[in-house]
Amino acid sequence: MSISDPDRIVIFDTTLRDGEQSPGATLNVEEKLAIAHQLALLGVDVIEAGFAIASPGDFEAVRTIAKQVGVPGGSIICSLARAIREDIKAAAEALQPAAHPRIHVFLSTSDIHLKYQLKKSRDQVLAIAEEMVAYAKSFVQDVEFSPMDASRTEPEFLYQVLSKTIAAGATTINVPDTVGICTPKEMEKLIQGIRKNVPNIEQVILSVHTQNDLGLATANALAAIENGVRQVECTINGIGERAGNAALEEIVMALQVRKPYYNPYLGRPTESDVPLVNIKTQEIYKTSCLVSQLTGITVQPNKAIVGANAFAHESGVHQDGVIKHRETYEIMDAADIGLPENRIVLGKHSGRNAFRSKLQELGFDLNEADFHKAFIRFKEVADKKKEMSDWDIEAIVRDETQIQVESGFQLEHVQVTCGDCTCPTATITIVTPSGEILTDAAVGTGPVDAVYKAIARMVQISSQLIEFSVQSVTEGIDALGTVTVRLRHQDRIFSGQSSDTDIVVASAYAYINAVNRLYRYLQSARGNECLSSSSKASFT
Ligand SMILES: CC(=O)SCCNC(=O)CCNC(=O)[C@H](O)C(C)(C)COP(=O)(O)OP(=O)(O)OC[C@H]1O[C@@H](n2cnc3c(N)ncnc32)[C@H](O)[C@@H]1OP(=O)(O)O
Ligand SMILES: CC(C)C(=O)C(=O)O
Ligand SMILES: [Mg+2]
Repeated sequence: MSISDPDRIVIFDTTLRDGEQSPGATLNVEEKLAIAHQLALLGVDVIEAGFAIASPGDFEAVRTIAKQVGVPGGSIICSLARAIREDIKAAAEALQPAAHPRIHVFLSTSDIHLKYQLKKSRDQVLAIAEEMVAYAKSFVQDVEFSPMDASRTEPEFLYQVLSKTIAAGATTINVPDTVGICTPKEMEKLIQGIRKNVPNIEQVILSVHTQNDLGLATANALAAIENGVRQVECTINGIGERAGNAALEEIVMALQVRKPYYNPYLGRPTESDVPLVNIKTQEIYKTSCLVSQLTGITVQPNKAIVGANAFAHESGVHQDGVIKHRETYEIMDAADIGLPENRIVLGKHSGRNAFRSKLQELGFDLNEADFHKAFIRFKEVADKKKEMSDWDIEAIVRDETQIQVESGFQLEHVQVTCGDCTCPTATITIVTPSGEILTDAAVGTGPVDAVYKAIARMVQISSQLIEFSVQSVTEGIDALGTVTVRLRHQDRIFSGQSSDTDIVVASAYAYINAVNRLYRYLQSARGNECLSSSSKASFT
């Protein structure tokens, strides 16, 4: 498809120009070149590589991209220029190596800009616009003109400027909603007004450039398409001046997902299969990551299409639906934007079906009783943790399905006080094998030591703590910690393990597990009577 084909939408990417105007996003020549190569792979029609007059670095970036990315048959390479001869000359020079160069001349047309910024009359602006478009045309065939702040420009004056700049040689007329003030209905009116009142408008490609100050940039770009616009200006991840620009990925995926809806606006039958854009959507995610990494502007998790949560499902009802049939809650396939797969995020809102499916994926084959125990525990832990990783799940399953001592001590409550100006104290309640409820408190060198002293005093089984270790099995501050305890009794070793987000609690359970193994051994070795008379607590 050629760019002059009115049957499709031209994607003009301005990540390297308007996108770079995001505070703090400055890119060097190598970084811009890397992004430009990726944009070419993505298949954008026009790469606005920079603003050549802005700095020697930007001049160099435009020139390098023109040379290395602007190959015959490849993307058009564009530079921005004010309606000033020096700007246009610099743009032309920088673009000189490009096979398909475009100069993008802009000049404000709204009264507020004319009065306060340019300090020029409408007649002066009209004359400058015409003259500078003609000047740009003396360097390149492909000239784009933007009446800056078009959406706040008096319509009759806007029509006049556009008519004159087309006559002067502009090949694309871009209508900027520079301050992002338009609503989609107003955008519709603006475009319809231009198409009706600019007599030569059909000679050029009509374009929009929508800023996102009210969060309406994508909606406005799509409204413009519905009204005959055939080029949209956008950026990867929606970055750009102030609140940014329309996001390329949102426009492209809206056109793809809602193709039957948009087809008639491009004069095609609803069911037409011909692509509406030239974009290889499978490159979207990779491009988004590269831009985020090089500009340092992170993508918000709930960002449409490329946010970390865009293909993640957290709640049980949704997870159940997606597991049964993906399209119950997904309007596009993660693979379409280059993501390997969607994500089922296990958390407090997950249900049994999602949990079972995760266990199968992790290779666990639990019987119903173990599954039930593991699920109950999963919910308890999920209440404390934001997200449950595979490691969390594995730790829970190991913990809940380990061979439990049937008769033994049960831990009821663990409470500790500690800090830099208090003596670490633990208050513990346990239930003994005979059903007696005991509570005791102890102080120790730290909270775990205090917990172990209190438990040892109540269980009254002599043993020596020979190993205590804590391992963070998952990542992050809310990670699950697994505590392993080994106790020596005479010449035998008894171990216990437990995992929890609270390592003091995990320590208490791990200790009780080890004690119960020892208790069961003593029970079978000596019989119950012998056990109760001979055991005496000793804790090291
Ligand atoms: C909506 C947009 O995104 S527009 C693009 C904005 N992008 C940028 O500005 C990024 C790069 N900019 C720059 O590096 C600098 O601003 C430069 C090199 C372009 C100009 O720098 P300076 O010459 O120091 O001018 P400065 O930025 O202070 O002021 C802008 C001048 O350009 C004039 N101007 C603004 N837009 C235009 C235009 N489209 N055509 C002609 N003149 C313009 C202003 O009236 C002002 O002129 P004045 O100095 O006579 O008052
Ligand atoms: C240069 C123009 C197109 C621009 O970025 C704007 O008006 O927002
Ligand atoms: Mg802009």
